[in-house]
Amino acid sequence: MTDSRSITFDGRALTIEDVCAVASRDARAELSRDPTFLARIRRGSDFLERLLREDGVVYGVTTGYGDSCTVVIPPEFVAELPHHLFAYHGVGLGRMLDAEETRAVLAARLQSLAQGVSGVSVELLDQLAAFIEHDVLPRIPAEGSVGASGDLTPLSYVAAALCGEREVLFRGRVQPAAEALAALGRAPLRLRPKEGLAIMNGTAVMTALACLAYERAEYVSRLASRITACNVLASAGNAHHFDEALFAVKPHAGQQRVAARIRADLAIESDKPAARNEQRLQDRYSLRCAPHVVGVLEDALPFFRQLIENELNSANDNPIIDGEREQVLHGGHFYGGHIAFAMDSLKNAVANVADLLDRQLALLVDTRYNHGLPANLSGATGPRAAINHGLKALQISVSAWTAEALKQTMPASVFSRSTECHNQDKVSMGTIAARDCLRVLELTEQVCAAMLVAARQGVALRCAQDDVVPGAALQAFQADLERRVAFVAEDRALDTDLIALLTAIRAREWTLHDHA
Ligand SMILES: N[C@@H](Cc1ccc(O)cc1)C(=O)O
Repeated sequence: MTDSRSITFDGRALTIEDVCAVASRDARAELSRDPTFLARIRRGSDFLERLLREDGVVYGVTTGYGDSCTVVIPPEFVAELPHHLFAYHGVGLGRMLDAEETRAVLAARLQSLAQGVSGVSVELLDQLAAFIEHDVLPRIPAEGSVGASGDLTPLSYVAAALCGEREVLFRGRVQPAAEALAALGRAPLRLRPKEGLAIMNGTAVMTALACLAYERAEYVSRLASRITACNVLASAGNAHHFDEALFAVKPHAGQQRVAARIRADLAIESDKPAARNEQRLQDRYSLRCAPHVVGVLEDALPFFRQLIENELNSANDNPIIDGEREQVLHGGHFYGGHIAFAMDSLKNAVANVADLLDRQLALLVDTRYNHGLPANLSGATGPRAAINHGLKALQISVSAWTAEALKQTMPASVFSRSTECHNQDKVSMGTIAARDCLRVLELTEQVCAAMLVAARQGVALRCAQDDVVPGAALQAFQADLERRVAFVAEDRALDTDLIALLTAIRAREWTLHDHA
């Protein structure tokens, strides 16, 4: 833990940043001990128990699951049923979620159950909270959820681990969940009648991944604005494409914000008329329309935040157990359509930013478009220039990463298909969309890392060549980049630099613009 921030799970709304802080262990998670909160949780599970004693029919409690809801479960088997739910859903494949993702999943599930309408016991919430507190991380395979009976299959690994089954990552070692629980002196959970469904029949995996994706996308948006400013400077572009008066007449707030960031970086003062570059009236679109491309992402983010946080702060399982009004409400709140849409759209907006940057780099390395900089931004001079190829391969790699990012933008949600004997005849595919989105972000961050190498090189070359003095923000940024990456005077492998920059991007090491 890097600070002592603590996030309380008491049914009140959490933010994306709260989930991300728990995921990165920058904050600890605490289950509220407030008596009103605990009483509310107990009312739900007490009501459910009373209902069972009085012989009520509750889906998934006294019936089989899904399409099998017409199967009546004899009372002597009711207690075993939830364990069957996670047992037969142990069919996940693909990569394992990483530690950060897994913590985010646990937090998202705890937050949903803490709404107090899932009919679970305080003991279950305690066990989940203990997993977060002690960093007991169920091994969760990423694939196998259609995202509309919730994330049944991946969440079965959470349910199983809480009960001391399957595997967890604990204290740096993959081990049986039972061993980790024993080490902590905690008993495995014995699920009560509705608790299997409560853990598994919800959207926690896609919502968790969406929170992580959102935070990364927000940073990419700021970084892309900064990189654009560097490229305008390096290619002696026309800084007045970002003029305040120009953007005042197109009132997309996010687009205006991006233009303002680029303007600030280029130290353009609105009251001063264009002083530079009248010889070239208009730059190519990848520079001139950068606010219009990054602005789409910037303008869409608040909407995505709303969708993601509403899902995060929702009861998203089935059935809903209203202990106050003593009602069982059968519905479909496990349907992750909002997250699916947010992630399908976010990956599109982010991939467009990768594409924009790829085009900027294509201009910057090309002597036909870079206004006097050396070919491939090579720093070699004299006869040795002949054998030096500078950033040629880096630019090719950016093309490859961009193409791969763009390829991932096919919406997942449109691939809904009827499954589970047509009970689930329309599904969200939100988890696939969220995984795609994370992959697009990974590739776009790689593009950004490469762009930083190019910016560092391009700005240095321009400043040396034309006696340009960057404004304060870019000067400081350039100085920082120069400390991280040596000038490419002779050809060399750049992979180590790229990895270091990628790590810095993921850690959001640069405070960019109006970012807190
Ligand atoms: N999500 C389904 C329940 C379900 C659970 C497990 C399954 O294997 C299938 C369906 C419902 O509430 O209707």
